[in-house]
Amino acid sequence: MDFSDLNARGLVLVGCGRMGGALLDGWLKNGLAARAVHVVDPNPRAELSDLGISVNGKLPAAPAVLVIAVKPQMMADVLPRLSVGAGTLVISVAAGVTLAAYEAAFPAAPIVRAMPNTPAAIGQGITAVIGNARAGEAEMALAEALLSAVGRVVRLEGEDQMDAVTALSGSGPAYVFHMIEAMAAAGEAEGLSAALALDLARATVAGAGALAVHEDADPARLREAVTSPGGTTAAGLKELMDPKAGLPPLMRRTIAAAAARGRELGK
Ligand SMILES: NC(=O)C1=CN([C@@H]2O[C@H](COP(=O)(O)OP(=O)(O)OC[C@H]3O[C@@H](n4cnc5c(N)ncnc54)[C@H](OP(=O)(O)O)[C@@H]3O)[C@@H](O)[C@H]2O)C=CC1
Ligand SMILES: O=C(O)[C@@H]1CCC=N1
Repeated sequence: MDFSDLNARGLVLVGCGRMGGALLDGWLKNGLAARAVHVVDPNPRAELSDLGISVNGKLPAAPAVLVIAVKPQMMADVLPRLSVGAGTLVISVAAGVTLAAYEAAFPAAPIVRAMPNTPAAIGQGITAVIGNARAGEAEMALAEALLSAVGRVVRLEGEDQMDAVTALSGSGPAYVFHMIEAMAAAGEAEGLSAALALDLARATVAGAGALAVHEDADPARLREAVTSPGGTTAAGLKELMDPKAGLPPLMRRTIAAAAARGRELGK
């Protein structure tokens, strides 16, 4: 992406923790100038100032972009302290908090709600975006270009999809990391050392994920290609795919609980 307008007018990042920090790392790697970045965070990473980023300093009156990456619970404290006009694109990555809440704080501004995920830290995130009425094609394109620096971007049809997206792809990396933990623990229970079990589980999830993207095939077909009739995989999948006690109902409950929490955070 061409960062020249951002480098001239500035980007303000409020909240530079795990998600804000991952996004910032991606943007800096892709051409955002450190001198154009203004971070607001009570406990900023030490290296931000060393890079030449302004930390908790005076903010530009009309930055090109204001990115909000604080926890939803902090929003009531944070939003009243910020002020931008029609010329600044506001992008928030917070779960749950609605466009209407940002519109109350920034009535003139174009606003985009975005839901990234932490693989953004290595350029492999996926981010869903939805804009308010003031976010026209130019602002949506700017948000998409910025977020494309850290992975793929999909545009949603309506804000009502955002809690489900958050529950699936925003929180999803944690489910996959837990699957690695659970596979490793099960391998250990079958007699493998902890180190070997973790190595095998991690490489298997990474390889299967890469194959799923590379082949772009129906994942059911990839599963079937592993499953020899009467073999070991079929025996394992009989447990995992059990419609009552297996992964499908468990994943249904998992994503429903996360989406319900998103809806609560938005109230
Ligand atoms: N982590 C994830 O995988 C994802 C997170 N998100 C969203 O990103 C947002 C941030 O989450 P995450 O990065 O995980 O959380 P973190 O706690 O890692 O980051 C939030 C940062 O905001 C700082 N902060 C606290 N109060 C203020 C304030 N008043 N002004 C400025 N900064 C402040 C925190 O500092 P301190 O730690 O000192 O309180 C922290 O550095 C959330 O809204 C979450 O919903 C979205 C997608 C994925
Ligand atoms: O757990 C959370 O609330 C945030 C949103 C998606 C991922 N982390």
